[in-house]
Amino acid sequence: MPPLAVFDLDGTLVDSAPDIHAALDRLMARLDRPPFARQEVVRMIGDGVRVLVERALAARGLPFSEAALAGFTADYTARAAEATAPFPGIPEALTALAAAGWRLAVCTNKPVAATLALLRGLGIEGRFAAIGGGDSFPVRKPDPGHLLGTLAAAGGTPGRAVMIGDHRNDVAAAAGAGVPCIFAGWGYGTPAMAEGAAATAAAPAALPAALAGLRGRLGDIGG
Ligand SMILES: O=C(O)COP(=O)(O)O
Ligand SMILES: [Mg+2]
Repeated sequence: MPPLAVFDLDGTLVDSAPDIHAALDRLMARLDRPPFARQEVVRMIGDGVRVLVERALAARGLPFSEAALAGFTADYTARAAEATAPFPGIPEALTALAAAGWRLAVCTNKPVAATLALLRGLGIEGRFAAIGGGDSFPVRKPDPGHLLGTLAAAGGTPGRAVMIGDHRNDVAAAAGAGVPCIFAGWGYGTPAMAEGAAATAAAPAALPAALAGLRGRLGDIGG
């Protein structure tokens, strides 16, 4: 069975902040509120769409509403791949990992419909053996059940997997599942969020070597 590299999506595989930002600003425009700065939006990402919309509404003095959440989700899902692209070096890193024998999967708190729309829009959906979205399982990151469910769907096991993510939720889910985590230093997180990770990769180009370095620690994986 090949080892499995499980990737977070927002801030790890793709720079999705521009489309999340644009959709939040369209929501704010519908609610007669001013737009956000990119850094404000980046700080709101990582706990799924409900929490994202809660934070955005709260930042503008508005109470949470299911209608705002539904409106944001439909709009974002339809336009998730307009300004979003893989981080530089990600396509090459995925190709190198696959060539080195890694199977690839995605474990993201983004709802699965928007995740599939985005990955299809970018033409990279076919690279992943499984895609676990924020609503694919009863729990989501930081609950390890989200990672364990994604692992199982990809035909992997915790003893033969590595998680790569940019948020404390990724590190926590990996720790709970008994999976080593590489912190994506190019993403939306802060350096403090890397606490508990096995290593930090400064750029996607560092991933093949970082994962190769962990491979010897993974269960019964051969060369
Ligand atoms: O949807 C989010 O808030 C974050 O998504 P991620 O888990 O891919 O970083
Ligand atoms: Mg992320």
